[in-house]
Amino acid sequence: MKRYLFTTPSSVKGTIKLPASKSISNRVLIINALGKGTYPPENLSDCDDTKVLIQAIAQGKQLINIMAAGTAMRFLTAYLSVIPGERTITGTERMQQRPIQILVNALRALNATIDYADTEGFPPLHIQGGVLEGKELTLQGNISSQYISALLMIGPVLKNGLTVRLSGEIISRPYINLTLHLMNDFGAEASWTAADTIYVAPVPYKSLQFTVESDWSAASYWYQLAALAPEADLVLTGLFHKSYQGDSRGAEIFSRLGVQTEYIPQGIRLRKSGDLPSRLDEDFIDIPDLAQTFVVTCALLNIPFRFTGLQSLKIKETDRIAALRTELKKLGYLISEENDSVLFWNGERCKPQAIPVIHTYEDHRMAMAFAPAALRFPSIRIAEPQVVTKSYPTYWDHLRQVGFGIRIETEIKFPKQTDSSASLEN
Ligand SMILES: O=C(O)C1=C[C@@H](OP(=O)(O)O)[C@@H](O)[C@H](O)C1
Ligand SMILES: C=C(OP(=O)(O)O)C(=O)O
Repeated sequence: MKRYLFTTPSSVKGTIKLPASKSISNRVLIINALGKGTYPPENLSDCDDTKVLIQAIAQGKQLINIMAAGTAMRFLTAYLSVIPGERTITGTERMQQRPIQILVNALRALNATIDYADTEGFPPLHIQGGVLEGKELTLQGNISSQYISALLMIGPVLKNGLTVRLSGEIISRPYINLTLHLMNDFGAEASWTAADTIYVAPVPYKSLQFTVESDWSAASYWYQLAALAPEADLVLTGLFHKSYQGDSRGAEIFSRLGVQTEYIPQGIRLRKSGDLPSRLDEDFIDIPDLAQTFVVTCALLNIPFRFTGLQSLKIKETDRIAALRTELKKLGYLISEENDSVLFWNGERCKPQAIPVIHTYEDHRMAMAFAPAALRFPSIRIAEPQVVTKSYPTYWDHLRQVGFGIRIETEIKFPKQTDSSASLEN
């Protein structure tokens, strides 16, 4: 097992060229492919989840391995249903445990031919693509918005357009709105017609020169570093105030945790204000990808919290609710869970481990949300740090850039907590 340990700077300063938004990259790729766009999108993310989608679309192979990319899996399932040809799409072991039945049922209701290759309700899928006509559909909005975005994006190529009615609570709504914004930018006509209903007209996509903005979810780890470091002055490039990305709301929440955002021509500048609240209560139903950032930040700042709207966390890269509780316990924080959808902490502590090894569970956000903890826990190790390539391949390089030293440690056989061989990487 590979793991990283760190030396940390007393002040986090520098200009960081964030990765491009993976959510925007993956939508623009699908829209462009459906619209037979003449301009290649610019500044696409170079993360794994975007690379696999680029390959899948460009290579048109019969067997597609989408690895761990949830959006790519869901978006391609809808896309391949309207592209002639027979294909099988699979992914990592975890991907084969992430549900897809709601999307498959909706596509089948549009007459798509999709079969489960292994377990009913889960990838891998056999898809026979063809011409679909489109009609009115009802599907659950409370499991993953990615099913809805996937369907919406094929709406413009369906002969009769598409009406999607959502039942139950609508989770991750900003991601649905991101899809609609981008579709409309590319010439489609798609909008909410009621609080629970979206209509997509059978109006084709147009080609558009498009540059992908930076990733607000990735920005959250820099806010976290600013919040935890004694001093900070960071410029994050390529972010805008009026972003389509729902995770831009992180800026406002961090302003309550003592990190202020200034919008400047090249992006944003983060500085510390020093004021901290006595507790933080927040609903994450719209911003699930920021949950790990705020859970770790609040615990380490000793700010009790109650975070609701976390019901989608169990079916992401790992069960993030369980992973957060297990790993924060190693640092001495006892986080509680309620109804699979709430995490709260009233300050309960236990003895921290002397050498906490944080497991990342093939989840990039576990690695990125726990690495800043090195500022408060110098002995912390992050296991399998390469997981960050899912969304932010240069994360570790960027930490080095602001003064973190990173050593690689390779665990030897039958280790005790202290048995390790360390080599200096930087
Ligand atoms: O559409 C998207 O780009 C995403 C939607 C969200 O998923 P859910 O809708 O499953 O919550 C989010 O967690 C994921 O990282 C990206
Ligand atoms: C949940 C995520 O990704 P996906 O669902 O696309 O695998 C994420 O990036 O946090």
